[in-house]
Amino acid sequence: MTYSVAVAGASGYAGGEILRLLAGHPEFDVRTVTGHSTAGQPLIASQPHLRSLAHLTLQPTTPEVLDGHDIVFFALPHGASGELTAQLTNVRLAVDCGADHRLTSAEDWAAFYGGEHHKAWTYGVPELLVAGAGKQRDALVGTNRIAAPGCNASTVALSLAPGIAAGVIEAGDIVSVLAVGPSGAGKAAKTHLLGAELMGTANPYAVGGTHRHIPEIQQALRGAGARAEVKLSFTPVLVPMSRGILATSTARIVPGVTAAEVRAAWEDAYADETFVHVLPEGVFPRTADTLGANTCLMGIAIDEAAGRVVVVAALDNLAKGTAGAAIQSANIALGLPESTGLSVNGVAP
Ligand SMILES: NC(=O)C1=CN([C@@H]2O[C@H](COP(=O)(O)OP(=O)(O)OC[C@H]3O[C@@H](n4cnc5c(N)ncnc54)[C@H](OP(=O)(O)O)[C@@H]3O)[C@@H](O)[C@H]2O)C=CC1
Ligand SMILES: CC(=O)N[C@@H](CCC(=O)OP(=O)(O)O)C(=O)O
Repeated sequence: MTYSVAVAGASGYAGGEILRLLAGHPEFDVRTVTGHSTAGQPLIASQPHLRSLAHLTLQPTTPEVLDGHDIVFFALPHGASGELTAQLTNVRLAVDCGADHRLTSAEDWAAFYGGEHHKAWTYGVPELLVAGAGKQRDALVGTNRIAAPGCNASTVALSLAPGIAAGVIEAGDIVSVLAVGPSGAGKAAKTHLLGAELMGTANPYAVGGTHRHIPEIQQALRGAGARAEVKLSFTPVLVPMSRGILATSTARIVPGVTAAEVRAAWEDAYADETFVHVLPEGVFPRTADTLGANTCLMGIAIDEAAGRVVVVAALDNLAKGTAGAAIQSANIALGLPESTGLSVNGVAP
């Protein structure tokens, strides 16, 4: 069966990556693309790398344009999709790459985003462990509304869920520091992201517990079975690479748990996964190895002296971090093979 697809926000980075991946998807046929300030222009003016879609023109992002497609992917700024998706009456599957439908807590939404809180949709991280319910992919089967994850949030949640679920690390003392590429901030780049200020330097931002992905990670780790309040110190650092996230997360190991038990928690959690891999002992990932791929690579070390596990995870924020997660989750929702249209291979060098 072929599904008709619309991509809203197709002129942006996330929308462009959805389109790039969908070009290799045999069951999803992109019929409509929309923009905001670029509506009326050829898609290729915004996405010159997408030559196979040169025939498409950006339509305005309205319910009338989007309704009636089997699947709509939303890649709009926060706050734009909540209202719009509520007006759709005839869309079998909506996948939101923005944050509008990620958080179950209205208090968290008010504290970190503000504006109207919308109902949470099924979270689009299939490999995430869920206490008493296997993995998040089980919840995705048959759903018609998917909230794709924040890219930093899914990297950190995938990094820590195995230890939380197995009860081998403490939820109350987690520290995550991330090197992130500026494409995560979108095409509407802020002045501090411009080349002259980004090249040759590392820029910390949202320091001190203010980043919007903190409640999303806490929600995911509670779902994985955290036995205590999830306390997370989270610090992202912009570095001069266009794509990629390298997240280093550490957590205190529960007293009495052995190094072998800690490592086994991660290896068992992801042993059967196609897109999340635990690397051999002593090997740690590089962002470069995940570029363009729907792959999250993870290296685990036990810091015996500090009594902590160290998890280093890499993924491409636009691929596995957003567009790949959205498509993988859509495949599951529709009963297609999970990896349809997605590759584990990156682009190198
Ligand atoms: N970049 C990333 O790595 C990730 C992004 N996301 C999320 O995906 C969404 C899109 O992000 P990204 O692609 O990076 O952002 P971009 O700034 O690159 O693209 C934004 C898109 O939304 C359109 N747009 C802008 N304002 C409005 C509006 N008021 N109403 C409707 N459409 C509008 C833009 O259209 P036009 O260009 O025509 O003005 C453009 O198509 C965001 O919610 C983001 O948080 C999630 C995970 C990772
Ligand atoms: C470099 C940069 O700014 N990155 C973004 C990642 C955004 C993302 O993952 O998406 P959502 O905004 O949809 O949550 C950030 O840290 O907020």
